[in-house]
Amino acid sequence: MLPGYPVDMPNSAPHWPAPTATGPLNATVSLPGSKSMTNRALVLAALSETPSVIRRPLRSRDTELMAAALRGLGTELTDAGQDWSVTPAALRGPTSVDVGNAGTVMRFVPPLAALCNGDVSFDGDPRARERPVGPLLAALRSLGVDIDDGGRGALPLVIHGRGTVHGGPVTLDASGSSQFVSALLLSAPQFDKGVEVRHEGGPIPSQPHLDMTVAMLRDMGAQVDTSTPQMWRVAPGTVRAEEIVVEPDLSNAAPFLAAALVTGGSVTVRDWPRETTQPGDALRELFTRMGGEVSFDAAGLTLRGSGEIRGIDADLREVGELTPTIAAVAALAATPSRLTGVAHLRRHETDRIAALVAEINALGGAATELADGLTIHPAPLHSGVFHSYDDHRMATSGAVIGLAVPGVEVENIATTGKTLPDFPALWGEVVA
Ligand SMILES: O=C(O)C1=C[C@@H](OP(=O)(O)O)[C@@H](O)[C@H](O)C1
Ligand SMILES: C=C(OP(=O)(O)O)C(=O)O
Repeated sequence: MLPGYPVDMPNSAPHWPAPTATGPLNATVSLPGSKSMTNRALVLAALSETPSVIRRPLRSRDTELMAAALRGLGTELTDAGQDWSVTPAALRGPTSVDVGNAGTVMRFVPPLAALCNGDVSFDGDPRARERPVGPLLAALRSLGVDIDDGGRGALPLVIHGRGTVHGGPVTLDASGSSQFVSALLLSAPQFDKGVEVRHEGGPIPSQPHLDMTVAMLRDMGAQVDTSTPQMWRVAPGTVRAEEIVVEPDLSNAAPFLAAALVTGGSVTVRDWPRETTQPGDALRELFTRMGGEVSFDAAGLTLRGSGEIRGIDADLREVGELTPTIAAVAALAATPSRLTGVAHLRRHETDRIAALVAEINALGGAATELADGLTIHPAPLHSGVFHSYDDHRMATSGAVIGLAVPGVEVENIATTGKTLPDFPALWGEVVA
C-alpha cells in the first residue's frame, strides 16, 4: 500500500473477496453506458436549442454528479425510465458544483458556468483538489472569464459567470489531460466568437476522447474544423441534441474481456459498436496481442482466451484509462510487459502508476515504475489485500487478478460505483 492512503480504519467496510474462477469462464454481459459519452451528452443537451432525450445513459456517481451540476445551473433533467429527458433553460447561478472525483465534471462544467449569470463555486473529493485544471482555467481567463481560484490553479474555485464568453483563439498545454481541450470545445458553440484551441506542449493523451468530443459536437450540428494538427476550431452557432443514444462503456468492458483471457474462457459483450470513438475499442487489438482471439457476431464482441497469457510492450498514451486492466492481465502473463506513454496517469483518480506497482508487488509480483509507465515481469502471485485508492479501475483490476489468484481481497470495492453501478453483481454474473 502506498503511504498516506487511509484504509483499514475500524469502521471501514469489509474487503471484498474477489471470486476465483474454477475453470474457463463462459459468459455474455450487457454493460451500462459510456461515462464519457453520457457526460458529453448531458453537457450538449444543456446547451441545445431543443429539448432532448438521452437514451441508455450511464447512471453512476460521475454521471449523477454531472446531472446534479446541470440541474444546479437551471437545466431541467427528468427521468424517463432509465433514460434522461433534458429541457435546456437559461443557465444561471448562484450555485455550487460537487465534482466528486470526476474529471469530466471538474473540466467540462467550468466553461458552462462561465456562460451563466451568477457565481458558480466548484469543489470535490480531496483528490479532486490535486487533479490538474490550471491550464483550462488559464485558457478560460484568456477567453474573458472571471475566475477566483485563490491563485492555486486548482479546486476549490469560483467562476463569476457573466452570461456570455467572448471566446476566440487560445493556446494551452493539454499534455496533462485531453479533457482541457474537450471542455473548451463542448461549450464553444455558445461563445460569441466560438473558439480556436491550439495545443502547445508535450504529446496530448487520449486522442480517441478528443475524437469523441468532435464527433458528438458535429452530430449535433456544430461546425468543428480539425484540419490543422494540434488545433481545433469551433464556430459560434447552435447545437441540437434531440436524441442521443449512448453506447455501452467499452473501457468498463476491459475487466470483463480480461476475465476470458485470464481464465482461458470466452466472454461476449453485447451491443459492441462496429464503429466508435471510444478508446476501449483498442482492447480488440491489445488483448489479441496478449493471447486472446476476438470475433464479432450478432450477439456482440467475443473474446476467447487460449489459456496462454502473453506480456505486451505497448504505448498506451491514447488509451490511458485501459492501463490498470492491462497491467492486471500483464501481472498474470508468462512473459514481461512494458506499458509506457502514461505519465498523466499519475494525476488520475490516484497515481495509478505508483498504485499498480505497489499492489501488484504486495501480492508477490515484480512490477517497477517508469517515469511514464511501468514494467511487469512474470512472478507467482499470492493471496492478499488489493487496495483501490478510491479508484474504480484499481478495484476492477484487483477483481481480474483475483480470478486467477485465490485469496485476493479488494479493499473498497464500492468505489467502482464511479462508473459501474453494482460491479460485484455484474462480475458475479460472469464468474458464476
Ligand atoms: O474526456 C473523457 O471522457 C476522458 C478523457 C481521458 O482523460 P485524460 O486525457 O485526462 O486521461 C480519460 O482518461 C478519462 O477517463 C475520460
Ligand atoms: C481517468 C478517469 O476518469 P476521469 O473522467 O475522472 O478523468 C477514468 O475513468 O479512468
